[in-house]
Amino acid sequence: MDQTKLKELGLRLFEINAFKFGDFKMKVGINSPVYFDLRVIVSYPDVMDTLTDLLTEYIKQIKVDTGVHLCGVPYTALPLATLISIKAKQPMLIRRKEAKTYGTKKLVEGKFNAGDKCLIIEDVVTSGSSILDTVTDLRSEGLVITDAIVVVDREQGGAQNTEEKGVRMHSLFTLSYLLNVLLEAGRIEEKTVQAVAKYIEGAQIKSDGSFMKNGTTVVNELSRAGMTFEARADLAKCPVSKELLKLMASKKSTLCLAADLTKSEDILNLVEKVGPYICLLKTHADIVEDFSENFVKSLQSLAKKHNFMLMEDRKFADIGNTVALQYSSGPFKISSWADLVTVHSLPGQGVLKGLKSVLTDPILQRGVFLLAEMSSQGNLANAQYSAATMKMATEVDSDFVAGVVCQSSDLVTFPGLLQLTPGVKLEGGVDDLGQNYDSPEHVVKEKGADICVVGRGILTAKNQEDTAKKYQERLWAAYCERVGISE
Ligand SMILES: O=c1ccn([C@@H]2O[C@H](COP(=O)(O)O)[C@@H](O)[C@H]2O)c(=O)[nH]1
Repeated sequence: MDQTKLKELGLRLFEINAFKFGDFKMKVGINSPVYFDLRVIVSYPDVMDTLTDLLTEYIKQIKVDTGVHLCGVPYTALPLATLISIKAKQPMLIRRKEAKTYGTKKLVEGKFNAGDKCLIIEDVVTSGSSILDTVTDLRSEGLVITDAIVVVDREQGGAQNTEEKGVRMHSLFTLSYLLNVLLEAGRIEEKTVQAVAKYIEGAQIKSDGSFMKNGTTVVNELSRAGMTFEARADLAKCPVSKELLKLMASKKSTLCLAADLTKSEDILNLVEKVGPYICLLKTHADIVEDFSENFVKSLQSLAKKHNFMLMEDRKFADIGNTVALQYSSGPFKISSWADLVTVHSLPGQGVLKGLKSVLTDPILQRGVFLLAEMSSQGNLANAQYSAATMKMATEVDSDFVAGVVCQSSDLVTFPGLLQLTPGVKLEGGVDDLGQNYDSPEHVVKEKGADICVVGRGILTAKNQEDTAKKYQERLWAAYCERVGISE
């Protein structure tokens, strides 16, 4: 087996988010720090090609008796079995998930005779129950099953469970092998490997879904809200979120100032005062009456002096071509100075592609925050819209998405993504135009915010500097309490 090719494929699977770290609810009811989603590979013909090449070679190499037929476990392994069948010139069978209720009422499609041997193909194995479901149906038709080829064995008991039912499992990758590949390539840290290993050791599962060891309690140490910013920086895929997470940890600040003032001088004076307490300065360039290149330069030098990042809250929401122009051109030339921008997910993936298309200078590292929810009363972002936004944030262009603007603690599960939450005021409440506010503690501990946006809570304060300091301290204390560290 070509180990270089195997390792390259492992890295590519990580790159396309076919496997990821975070907090994922599993079929057996527990939360896992690692998740494989091989359904995405159908969108990457290069991955499909390499994977089926390697699987075909692996089948030859392990000298398993392949029998007459191949059968993929529905659904993810179906295209894999199809491609292997073509490469290996071995006929295929399809097992239906549900028997047809009309016509032939068949469970297994394809030509076969009772007594024929069939090799099972599966994508990811946890307990092995999906393989065994397929085996039961094939055996009920008289087919003989002794072996299964799988892409990834999560090492949670699948091999033992299938062996007990007379099926030997052969895996191209084990979870440990993949973790090692990522570690060697510097994509993850040793502590991530340890957190996953600890989980796997505790979460050994029988084929009926129960734990092998009685009284098992499984702890997921890679749950976003319980992790420190330093640990999360190791997992971030977007370079800007990596930097921002480190900045927040070193500066002990999760405060974003919404500088919603209309004169550049007022903004600069305010930022000079509150700069030491913020990790991010959020602007609305189109409300600044005297916006100029000099204003941008002054903002940039303040950002350098006080160590914070700049985010233009432009909320891009148009087709790719238009947002590309809005980002790079016009009076604001946002892409030349804003480390981050906000983007509505409404137009679909094209909005990210359009923004990314203007970033020709590799030195300028840029990122976006996607809006999944809003803080205003009666906003139209429902659960389906928010879930689709999260899919957009994590599936493609994940090197460009630094975080998500939202109000709920359960949306952002990937620890490398930041949750930015507006609607924060010391005293909570609602404004005359329907803006909802919660206290700093509530927003961090109940709503799961990493970065909290405060505008008028500071802008209208008598002493803006002291107030910004108060927000920074209360937000930081709430974060420390959330992750269980001392301030
Ligand atoms: O859902 C959202 C998204 C963005 N914002 C922006 O945050 C600030 C909040 O200002 P306050 O004065 O603290 O209300 C403002 O710039 C909004 O454009 C938001 O409020 N809600």
